[in-house]
Amino acid sequence: MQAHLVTLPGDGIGPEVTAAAVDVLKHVAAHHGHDFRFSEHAIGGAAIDATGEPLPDATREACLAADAVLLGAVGGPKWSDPNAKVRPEQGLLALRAALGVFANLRPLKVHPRLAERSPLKTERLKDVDFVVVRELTGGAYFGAKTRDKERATDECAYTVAEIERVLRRGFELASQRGRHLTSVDKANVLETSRLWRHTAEQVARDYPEVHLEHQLVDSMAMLMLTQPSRYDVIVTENLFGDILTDEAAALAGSLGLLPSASLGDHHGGLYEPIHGSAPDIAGQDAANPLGAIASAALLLRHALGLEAEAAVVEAAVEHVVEHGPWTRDLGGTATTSQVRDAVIAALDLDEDCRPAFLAGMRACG
Ligand SMILES: NC(=O)C1=CN([C@@H]2O[C@H](COP(=O)(O)OP(=O)(O)OC[C@H]3O[C@@H](n4cnc5c(N)ncnc54)[C@H](O)[C@@H]3O)[C@@H](O)[C@H]2O)C=CC1
Ligand SMILES: CC(C)CC(=O)C(=O)O
Ligand SMILES: [Mg+2]
Repeated sequence: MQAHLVTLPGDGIGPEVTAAAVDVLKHVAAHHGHDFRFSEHAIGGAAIDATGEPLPDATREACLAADAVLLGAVGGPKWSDPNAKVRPEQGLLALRAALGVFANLRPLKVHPRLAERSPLKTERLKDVDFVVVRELTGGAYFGAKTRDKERATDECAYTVAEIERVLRRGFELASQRGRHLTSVDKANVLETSRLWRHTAEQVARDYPEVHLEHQLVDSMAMLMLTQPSRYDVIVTENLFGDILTDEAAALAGSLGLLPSASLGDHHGGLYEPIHGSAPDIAGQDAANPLGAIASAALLLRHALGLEAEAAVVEAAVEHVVEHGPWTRDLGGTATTSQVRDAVIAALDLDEDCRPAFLAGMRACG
């Protein structure tokens, strides 16, 4: 298969983890007879430094024309002055809007080796296997903003159409998985959440096989840690999904492990680890690349339809989680490059040599 993939390394550890994921994709392409063409473009702080814009036109156009986009992360202290006119994060938000990727899938499974080490002993973490579907192009991140010396506002607005399309993604996923959908809102306080809840009830009529439950976001923040194996598909708005998934990363063992796929109706999608640019460890070859590599696996599956290749990459990631080497965030001493090399070595192992962990994994989108 031929594919044109745009890479957006971004800032901080973004270039380090993206390079590792690209090396894995090149290895997959070479071994499976695919012709992947990569082109790298600037976004975020790096793009501000180079052009003054966080999403230069050339980057937007290249992403729109690509079969899929692989992103590292944007942002950092250099560009975080509260009075700055342009910010790296604006570039990422504008890209998500331009690509129309309204559904951000963030799958989470807890590897037994990491469950053993977890301080969260309240439940059998090894049974945890859920996907958060986060609305990605609406809500407070995209509403009108104002600020003067005394007052600031961020409008949070949702239309029924925006809510419905992301809920449908959630219901469809739930009907392929455990047939349980948790819609998270703050309907006791927010009008947007009341509209969200009403819309969920309407959409649920088309998916009678899926059990719908509603959960308020504040109690959900607690339940996700105390009863995580109850959940199958969780659908929520942009801000709540951003916060809940970083919290969920504590279940998995590190923020550096979690991948994401941002999908819409008209583009192959945007693939990125859920973490940020981690300025505290940038430039040290210390970042965990597994979330970025697992995002590349989601790209193979969702953008290119290469299910077997995606499964091989996911199995290689699981092999490395099982046997090491581990980066510092998991309690190890390995570098980013050593973990990348271990994943590439595991790609070539016989299936029999890989852990059985993935065999029982439910579809993740
Ligand atoms: N998608 C994106 O581009 C995102 C960008 N950001 C930006 O990143 C910058 C830093 O934000 P933070 O709040 O510090 O969040 P962060 O996710 O960058 O880091 C939080 C903590 O997790 C650690 N961490 C994150 N990824 C890791 C990895 N792959 N391996 C090992 N450790 C890892 C970091 O070292 C840090 O201690 C900010 O400018 C923020 O706006 C934050 C989240 C998402
Ligand atoms: C615009 C991003 C920095 C928001 C974020 O934290 C994320 O998408 O995970
Ligand atoms: Mg986030």
